[in-house]
Amino acid sequence: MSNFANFREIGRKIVCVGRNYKDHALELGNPIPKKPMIFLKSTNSYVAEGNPIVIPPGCQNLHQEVELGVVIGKQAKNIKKDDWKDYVAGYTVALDMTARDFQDEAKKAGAPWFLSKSFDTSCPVANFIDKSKISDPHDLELYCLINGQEKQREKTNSMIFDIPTLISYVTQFATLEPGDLLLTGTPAGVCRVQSGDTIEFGLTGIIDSKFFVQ
Ligand SMILES: CC(=O)CC(=O)C(=O)O
Ligand SMILES: [Mg+2]
Repeated sequence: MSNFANFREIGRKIVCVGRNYKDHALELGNPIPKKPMIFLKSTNSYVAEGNPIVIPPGCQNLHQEVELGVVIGKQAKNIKKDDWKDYVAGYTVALDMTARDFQDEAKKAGAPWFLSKSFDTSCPVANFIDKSKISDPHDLELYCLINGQEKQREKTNSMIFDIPTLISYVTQFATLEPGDLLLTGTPAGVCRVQSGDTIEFGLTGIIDSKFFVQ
């Protein structure tokens, strides 16, 4: 398995889970899902620390969504829940940046979320953390501050669908490849970010990351 020292190896494809924290589903007036809700961000959405987040043209309501990322280490197809750990190389933390106004418009029209979720720089990703450094990924704390003000803080054990369920579910439909990033959904506290804002986020006591909105 690669150690993914080079960030470009991560995020080969970015598979995202939506509405995986009850309080976040409720804060946006969305139903609690009965099965995982999956969408994709393209590779061009990936951005590493030191590079800005660029607001897509016409967007008036860009939101941050801090999420635990699972980095896949081995090709995975039809994986049984009990075997999930064999397919994980490690973890990271990322922002699923969302043009909420574009998404609201798409939801009303029954149209795809591509422009709201997959514009360039819509996936700021922190460094890779080898799985040996994290004994239980369901016992981590996500946090996110905007301009020093806390907006999101939640334990990963609040996920509706845990990581074994997500890997097992997704790989029934689509093969996961080494370097693919599985974003596991955001907790409550998403809000509008604007040009000039600083977004600090991470996993408490494990990793911190900082990005600027251009
Ligand atoms: C409503 C959303 O944008 C779903 C999503 O991405 C999430 O993390 O939840
Ligand atoms: Mg999200």
